[in-house]
Amino acid sequence: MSPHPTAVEAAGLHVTRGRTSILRGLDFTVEAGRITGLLGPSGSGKTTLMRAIVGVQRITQGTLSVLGRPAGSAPLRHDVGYVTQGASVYGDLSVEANVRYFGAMHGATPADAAEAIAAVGLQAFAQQKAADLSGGQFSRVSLACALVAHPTVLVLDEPTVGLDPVLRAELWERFAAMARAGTTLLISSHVMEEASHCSSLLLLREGLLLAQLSPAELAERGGSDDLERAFLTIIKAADHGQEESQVAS
Ligand SMILES: Nc1ncnc2c1ncn2[C@@H]1O[C@H](COP(=O)(O)OP(=O)(O)OP(=O)(O)O)[C@@H](O)[C@H]1O
Repeated sequence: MSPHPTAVEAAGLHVTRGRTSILRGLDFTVEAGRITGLLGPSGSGKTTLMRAIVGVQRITQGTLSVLGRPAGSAPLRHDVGYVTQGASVYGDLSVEANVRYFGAMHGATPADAAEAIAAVGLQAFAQQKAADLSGGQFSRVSLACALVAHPTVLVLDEPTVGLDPVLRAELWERFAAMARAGTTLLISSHVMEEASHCSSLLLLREGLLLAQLSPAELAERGGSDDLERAFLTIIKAADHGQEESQVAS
């Protein structure tokens, strides 16, 4: 059993960027050793929430803890991995050199680097300069750089964007295997069919948590097995509710 049944816990979490309130009082928990999906329309605050969890976004109010410590605290540095949309990979270095470089910061061995490269299916490209890879291959280098550190909590911002369906399926299999081995994964996605791979879903809308539920509960609440349709139904119902409360006030 995992020593941390709850990997991430937010209570009354507010984040303001500039003068804008981006996250407006979130309460949720992320279970350890599971895949949690972070879903919401563009601009709803998914990236901001992920940044707060990995500790690069200041919290305005409330609490946010990761593995029982305040998000961003020093002891978490080796425990939390983050793969951003803008890959932080050196284009002039080979795939292997990139992954070894990131690995070295976390005490990983060359064998760990080889394993991470294999995990993202880039063995054949290990000696190739990252700049010479295709877009999908390049983004997988970034993922390998996160995997090589064997993080306890792995936060992935749309990791499957630009990947073909075969690779996408392979990556989800890999994520599921990691979760079975105890890693906690928090994954944002725009592709609703991917939500079915998650144990739990956080639905964000305009900086508020609309719901935390399982894919089966999403289908039930949204009245459709098509998760995209179910999600849209819930979003529309929330919009409608907001309009009604504005009329009432
Ligand atoms: N540095 C910033 N200063 C002020 N507002 C910002 C800043 N960065 C982002 N925002 C705003 O915060 C809101 C949430 O942005 P965020 O990137 O978290 O959304 P998202 O759900 O990840 O969107 P997407 O799916 O398009 O990536 C948006 O309205 C965005 O314009």
